[in-house]
Amino acid sequence: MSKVRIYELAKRLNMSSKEVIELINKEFGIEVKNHMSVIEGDDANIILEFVEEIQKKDDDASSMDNAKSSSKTSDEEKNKDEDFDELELLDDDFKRNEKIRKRPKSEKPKNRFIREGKKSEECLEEIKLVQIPDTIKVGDFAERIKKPASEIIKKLILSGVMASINHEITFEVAEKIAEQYGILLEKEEKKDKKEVLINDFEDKEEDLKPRPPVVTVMGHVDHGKTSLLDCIRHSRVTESEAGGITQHIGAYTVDIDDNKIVFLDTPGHEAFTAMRSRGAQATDIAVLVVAADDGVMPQTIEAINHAKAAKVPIIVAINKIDKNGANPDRVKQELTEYGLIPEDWGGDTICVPVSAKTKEGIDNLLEMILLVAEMQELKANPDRPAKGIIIEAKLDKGRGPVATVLVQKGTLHIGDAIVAGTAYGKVRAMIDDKGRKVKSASPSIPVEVLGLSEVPNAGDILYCVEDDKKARQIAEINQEKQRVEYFESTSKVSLEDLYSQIREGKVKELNIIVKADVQGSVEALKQSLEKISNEEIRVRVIHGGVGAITETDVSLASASNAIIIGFNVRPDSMARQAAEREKVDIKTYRIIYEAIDDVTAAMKGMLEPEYSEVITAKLVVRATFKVSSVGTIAGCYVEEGKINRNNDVRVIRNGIVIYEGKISSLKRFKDDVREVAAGYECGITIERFNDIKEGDIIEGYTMEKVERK
Ligand SMILES: Nc1nc2c(ncn2[C@@H]2O[C@H](COP(=O)(O)OP(=O)(O)OP(=O)(O)O)[C@@H](O)[C@H]2O)c(=O)[nH]1
Repeated sequence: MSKVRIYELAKRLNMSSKEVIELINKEFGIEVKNHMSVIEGDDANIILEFVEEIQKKDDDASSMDNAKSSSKTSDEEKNKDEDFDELELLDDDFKRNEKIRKRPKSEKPKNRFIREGKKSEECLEEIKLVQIPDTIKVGDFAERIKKPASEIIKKLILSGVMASINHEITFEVAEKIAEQYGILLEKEEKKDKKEVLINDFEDKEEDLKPRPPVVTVMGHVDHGKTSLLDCIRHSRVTESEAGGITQHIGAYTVDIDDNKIVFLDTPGHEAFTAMRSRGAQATDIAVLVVAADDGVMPQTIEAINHAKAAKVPIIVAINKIDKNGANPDRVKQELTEYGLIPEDWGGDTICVPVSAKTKEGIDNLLEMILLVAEMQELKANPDRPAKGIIIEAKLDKGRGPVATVLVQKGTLHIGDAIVAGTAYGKVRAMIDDKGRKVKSASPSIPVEVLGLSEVPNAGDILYCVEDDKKARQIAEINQEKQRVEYFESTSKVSLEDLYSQIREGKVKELNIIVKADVQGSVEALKQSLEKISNEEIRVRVIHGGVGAITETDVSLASASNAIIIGFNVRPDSMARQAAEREKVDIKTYRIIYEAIDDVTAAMKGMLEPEYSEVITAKLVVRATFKVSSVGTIAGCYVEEGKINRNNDVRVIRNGIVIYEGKISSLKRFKDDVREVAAGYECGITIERFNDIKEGDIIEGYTMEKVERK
């Protein structure tokens, strides 16, 4: 074991014992009594290494004395060997550093408080806590722990790390040095690299200025959305601009006296779902178009639920009031069933009777939009780097990637370095909704932007950053993130892992979309499901409707982190693909209480069924043949997958399941076959089922065991 006496050190350093005692107290925090005191173990090792380092430096400093010192060194070496024969000295720096590096953790020199045997409570008072990042420059580290950099460098050298003031050291290395000062280090919370590059700061209240409202028009098919938008657009465009109005950029601005309103021209639900699933919100106000002669219809309800889920105020435009059968009061009455109580009936929903045909009520509708906008106090800071949202984007043959951007904060200028998702570049040109080239775009103003490296996605956030290099770096980070998200499952809720998500505090509300074959079942499911809320989790049916599960249902589920429960209905292929892509959990049932039981069990982490259905094939019935001995044969075309003789099958008509059972025969021409792949025709008969019709869909499936999380 290493051992050294104070007077021996004094001799080597050519110092007095008193000076040595002071030095080792200051440098290493070791207190010794007098020149006869002995230092042992790791402490001795460290001090000897320190002494050697000082001697080496002294040697280097005086090149004149080189010859002399080398002869002296050999003499001293001899003396040293005699003086320190008990010490395990190593021959050269390399070996010494190796030894330090390899020293097991348990042997590391303890900090001075522990070494001196102070009680832990006393230590706590003296120990300082300093935060540093994963890696830090020596100079910055010295500054943070308020010690001279030269001292840190010396200590680093002693612990085998050759570093200058600008070298980066790891947290672990810094921790060892800090320990010697009785300082505890803590890792600084990591800031997302992207956040650092983007610098999306909160604006000060005094920098905010009013901005125009952004409106989305939604409603049931044929209720007049397009007519209403066209009517507003044409009636508000001046003659000089008339040539430009054919320009379609996905959004446009209308001027009302000194005010502007921006209308999004994308399909209403997309404006909500696609964008909201990316955490972005483009719309401030939803205008719900309801035809006065038709009333509230399934897509009207869907639109209400979308707007409600996005917490966007709704203005109802009761359209087609010029028509004979128009009955605005009936519309109002129906709206109350969905929580929209008209103002004139004591509620707070503004309802405006309009006609897109005669233009009656249009000015009133625009005024109401401005009124609601005013109440919302829509504001943004125009004097900061721009942040916007991609409304739509396409690849134009002549112009390359073209993106319609709705600026949300700041002002976008020609020449700005920008990034949106994985696309980046410089704003080469900007064109407004009237087809005019513009140099800048302020908050709420939609513009077409040219100059991006690729076509971004609708809903991607566009940031203006310092320079092209940063824009590219962020795009690369986004690309990596996209890749990781693709491979890792997202945190979307599913019945299977609901319990663990509740436990981890990730889910406080279970959002459900209910689709069923008849309205009665939708209501029954809705009520029963909402009743099973408990203290930990609230069950909320955010949308219910009749008919097959569609892609729109999946996008709403994805945007609202909901699961979809289908009762006697199935997802169509587009919905299934979307659900797979967006990782939305769809569960289908044929018995109501099974759905309730499953959700109840999932909430308690006791989900019973350990089998999950895997769809193997989708067949379309192209013709039917009645054969008295076997019943009805369905002549089918396999559209997707592969149908196997042993698969279970279900017959679907207009999105509704009408029968589930087994295949009794599967033939190609006259031969019995085991399976038929996509792209081929086949003949199928189903056990105990003859009511098959042309146009029906036959779905093949198997039940596979799933691992519970
Ligand atoms: N009489 C009358 N007809 C209208 C009015 N508004 C729209 N229509 C007619 O209703 C039909 C449907 O109008 P659209 O504007 O295409 O309806 P939409 O909601 O955009 O329909 P989709 O785009 O298919 O969802 C058209 O024939 C219009 O001419 C109105 O105020 N009065």
